[in-house]
Amino acid sequence: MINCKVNNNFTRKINYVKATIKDILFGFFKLKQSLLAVWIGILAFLAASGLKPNLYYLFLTILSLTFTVFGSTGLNMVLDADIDSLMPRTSWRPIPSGKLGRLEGALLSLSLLVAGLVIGALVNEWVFIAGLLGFILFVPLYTLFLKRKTPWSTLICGFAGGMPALGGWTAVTGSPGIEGVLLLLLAGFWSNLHIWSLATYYAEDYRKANVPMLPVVKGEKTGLVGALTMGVIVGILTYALWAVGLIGLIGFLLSILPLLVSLFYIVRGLTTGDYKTWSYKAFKMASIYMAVVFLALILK
Ligand code: HEM
Ligand SMILES: CC(C)=CCC/C(C)=C/CC/C(C)=C/COP(=O)(O)OP(=O)(O)O
Repeated sequence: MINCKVNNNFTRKINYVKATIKDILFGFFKLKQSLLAVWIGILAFLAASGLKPNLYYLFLTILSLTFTVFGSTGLNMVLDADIDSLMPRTSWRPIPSGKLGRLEGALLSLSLLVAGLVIGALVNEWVFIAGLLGFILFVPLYTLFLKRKTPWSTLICGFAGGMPALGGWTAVTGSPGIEGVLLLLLAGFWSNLHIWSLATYYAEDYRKANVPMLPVVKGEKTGLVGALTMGVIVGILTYALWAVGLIGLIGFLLSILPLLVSLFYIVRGLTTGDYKTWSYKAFKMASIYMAVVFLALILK
């Protein structure tokens, strides 16, 4: 009987620890978002090395990107806990739900960030600069300042999302060049297609938390028009990747397809007035585009 109780307590504790780790990975470090950011950095590295990577530097670059992105994301969570506690989409996250303290979260994230930047500097100065710029755009500029003030916050800070690509590329080449800049621009403009379609879907949430995202301040229709504009720019940049030879014809066709579908969904939203349904579909399709276009870099 006593044995049974001890076993039950043990199982309950193990399950609690498992759930907490899962919440920290998905809710504090935004695993899906962070892994996509690291993924595009890895693919940029592989493409720049012509698929003949120096494994030691690849390993260091992956560590640097992972730690820098996770550390910056964690600091964003620490600073945004008040906003997150007001939105149904985010109130379950570890800090608002009380599973992780702000101080613990801050110390863990800061350690990761510093480790990521130091490892980046071991690769070369550009990996360090890309990581540092990613952090500055994401945490002090976006999270602390612009996110609460202006609907245009994501226009500048979306470029944080391009920094892992720049880091991965320059880890091999030692300087950005036209290709590195194109990858940075692509991810930067894509971030706005991504967030303006998502924020149109979650407009009610953002309204509750008083976050001035574009669809909240200017209305859902403008949110989708903004996403459409960004999507067209992303299309032009995808063509530019093909024109400079970064991707081949097959890669161009494979990646332009999900982008066109995403834009079609946005147009459907605008013409039917059912912004919510179509903006979410557009958001999902835009994520597929992002994963595929970077895969296309190594498909040549
Ligand atoms: C201005 C920049 C960005 C903003 C404001 C933004 C915002 C968001 C938000 C609010 C979510 C929903 C999170 C949730 O599930 O609660 C999200 C999800 C996501 N983000 Fe971003 N993001 C940005 C840039 C990026 C970048 C640069 C990447 C990757 C390269 C990225 C990849 C993702 C992925 C993969 C998801 C999960 C999608 C899903 O659940 O299907 N985001 N983003
Ligand atoms: C090198 C480096 C540090 C790169 C960063 C790459 C990256 C993942 C950028 C995302 C930037 C961003 C503004 C996310 C949204 O936060 P949010 O607070 O609007 O999202 P939320 O509402 O879900 O909390």
